[in-house]
Amino acid sequence: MEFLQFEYVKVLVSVAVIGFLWLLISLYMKLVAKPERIRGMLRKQGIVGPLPTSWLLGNIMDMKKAYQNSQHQPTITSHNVAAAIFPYNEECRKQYESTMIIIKSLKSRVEKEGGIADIKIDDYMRSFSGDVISRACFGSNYSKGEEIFLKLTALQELMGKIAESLGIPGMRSAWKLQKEIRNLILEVVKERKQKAAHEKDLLQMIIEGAESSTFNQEETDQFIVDNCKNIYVAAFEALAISATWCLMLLASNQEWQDRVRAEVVEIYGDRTPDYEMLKKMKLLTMVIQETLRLYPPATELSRQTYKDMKFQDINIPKDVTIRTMVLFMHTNPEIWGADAYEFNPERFANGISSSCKLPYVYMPFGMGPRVCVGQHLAMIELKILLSLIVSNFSLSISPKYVHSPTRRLTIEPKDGVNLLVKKIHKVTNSMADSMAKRGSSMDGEDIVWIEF
Ligand code: HEM
Repeated sequence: MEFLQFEYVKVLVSVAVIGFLWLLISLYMKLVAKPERIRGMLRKQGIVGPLPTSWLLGNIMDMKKAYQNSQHQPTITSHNVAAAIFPYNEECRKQYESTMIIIKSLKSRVEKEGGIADIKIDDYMRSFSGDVISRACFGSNYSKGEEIFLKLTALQELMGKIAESLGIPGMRSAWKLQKEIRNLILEVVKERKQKAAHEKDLLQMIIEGAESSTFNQEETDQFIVDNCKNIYVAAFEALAISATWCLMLLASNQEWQDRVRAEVVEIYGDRTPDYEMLKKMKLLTMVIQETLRLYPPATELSRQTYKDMKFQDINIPKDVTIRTMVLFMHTNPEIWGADAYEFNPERFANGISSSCKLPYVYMPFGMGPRVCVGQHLAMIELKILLSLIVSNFSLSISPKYVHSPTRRLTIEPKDGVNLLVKKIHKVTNSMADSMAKRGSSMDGEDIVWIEF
């Protein structure tokens, strides 16, 4: 009997130990291993997210704290309910917005340097534009997209150097880079084809375009690689350079900087920008249009005749390249008036059609069947980026800046654009209004700032 009892207890203890171990393993699998596996999968696709602050509770306590803080608003200042109810998610959402990454990184740099920093802004603009187009082009695979864009930037720089020195020395590295870029692009394509083709990004459209053609495998690969590279030049470089020139012009024209800032404060208030708000940005649109007039990234557009052609009275034989000199047309005083070389966004106050004698010569995005397919995306990107920058910082030209536009793939500042970037303080809409009316340069403390 005693023996049976002992055996009974032994079985019970064994079951309890096994049960306890099973519980521990299940908890470990559920709370640690599985979330880590999921995080790993997402991380591989470039989705990093906030780091968990507790191994057991993840970010739950942070979420709770953010929620409690958001509940202590003394008065109704806004109807942004989503942000009040899900403050933590709102924070995360903002982190993922390419623009906010740039704003935060500029802010921390400015703070680190005591409130004003001398910053070469080109790389910030490239990083923004690369991030946006990587997402648009490569969808969930955008981290690989960024790798491709970085290699393409290196290739572009190398080709520039080779062209300058007319030499062979860099050719081997250029060839190696070309090969690496091709392999990276084709690797992404292979991964995409293995998965269900549910993505609706630019890469998917290019793949579908290639597959619906009569190309053989080699031609299909070449078509995809060439188009991805084309998007790099068209979307990545052109956008970054346009943003850089816009900021340079705003920094050297304080009056326009003030006016644009006042417009942003009036339209955004304390809300997150949306499409409707962006459409109302009249002054900012005029500034962008004027920047693209003076510094069109594509300074010339070329077409090649593929057969003998007649253009009005002129016979043009096959294989002739016709170059349309955009920059000359954009700055011809006979077309634009005596202030053709000056920065005067006011000329676009009544739209492009009233901006000059021959408005159809204004073609920063090209014209006709090959017009830029990304022009609306580009305008939206520029508006979001510039509006958030001018509403967070005051900009002026750094003594380091040397004005030396140069021709590479686009029209670029030879040694980049250095700006003095200063954090600005919060003021109300009415103060912004009066400052805009005053049209004065804003210095020191009396500057507009809206917090996003
Ligand atoms: C401010 C920024 C931009 C400027 C100034 C610009 C300008 C241009 C110009 C001048 C062309 C050539 C048109 C022609 O040959 O007639 C072009 C083509 C193109 N752009 Fe843009 N672009 C910009 C941004 C973008 C963006 C963000 C995208 C993203 C999708 C994009 C995609 C393209 C593509 C795919 C083409 C080739 C179209 C074709 O050959 O049919 N561009 N762009």
